[in-house]
Amino acid sequence: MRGVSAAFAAGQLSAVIGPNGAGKSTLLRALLGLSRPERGEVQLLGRPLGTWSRAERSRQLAYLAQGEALPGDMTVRHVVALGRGAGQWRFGLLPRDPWNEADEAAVQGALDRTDTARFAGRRLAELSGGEAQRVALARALAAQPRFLLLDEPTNHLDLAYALEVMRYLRCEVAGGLGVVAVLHDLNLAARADHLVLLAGGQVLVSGPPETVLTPEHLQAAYGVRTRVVRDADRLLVIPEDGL
Ligand SMILES: Nc1ncnc2c1ncn2[C@@H]1O[C@H](COP(=O)(O)OP(=O)(O)OP(=O)(O)O)[C@@H](O)[C@H]1O
Repeated sequence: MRGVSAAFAAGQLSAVIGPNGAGKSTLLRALLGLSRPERGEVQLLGRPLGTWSRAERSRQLAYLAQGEALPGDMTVRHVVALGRGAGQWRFGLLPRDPWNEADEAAVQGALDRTDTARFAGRRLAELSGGEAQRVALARALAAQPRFLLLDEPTNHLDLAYALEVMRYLRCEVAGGLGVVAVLHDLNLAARADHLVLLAGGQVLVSGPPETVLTPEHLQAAYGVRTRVVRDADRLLVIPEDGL
């Protein structure tokens, strides 16, 4: 990636879009501090990311990776509770000890807001892909981060589940969370507040959907002719591919 400049605000739903290999996941990883840029700097709340301790950083930033494998033999409630342990579950550790009422409330809140409470006692392996994705979202929300970064959260989800995930994210954004989601579906991305269109490791354009989703920009990024139409209050991207 070269010369990338982008800003993401709390209380906003931002989407990073662009063709395969454009650098979307790389940007997300840099924002999370999982990879360090050779040049330039990532700042979190005006402070260089490198000056935040790991623990401080993980209280601010939660990450939902692409196709993350969650432990299938655990119950949904347990998996969500691990969200309070700042990622320790990866190493097979139990959630943070001592467990307190604030932890319990955060877990219950995340279960309720993702509509996963009703199967909280089931094992993850017994869920559909869409349900499991909602549990993954609940685990990230249980950490009560300021920003949630998601890599293709609607991948493999059917239309209803994809819209549902977007609806949950919308609710969290209304509550002040900053969401940065890598999305491939441009018609879902059209529902974001802010878009960053990457191509070839650079920001082609960023701004509100009306500014970014134009046939010219999409042709330049994807090499595909499109028609962009307004339907009620949202934009629709229609590929003009002759199929
Ligand atoms: N660890 C790495 N080392 C070297 N090159 C990498 C590494 N990870 C990714 N790349 C390369 O960087 C480019 C951007 O990859 P990235 O995964 O960020 O793209 P993306 O936009 O998320 O793509 P996709 O939509 O296919 O997931 C690609 O050309 C990829 O091959």
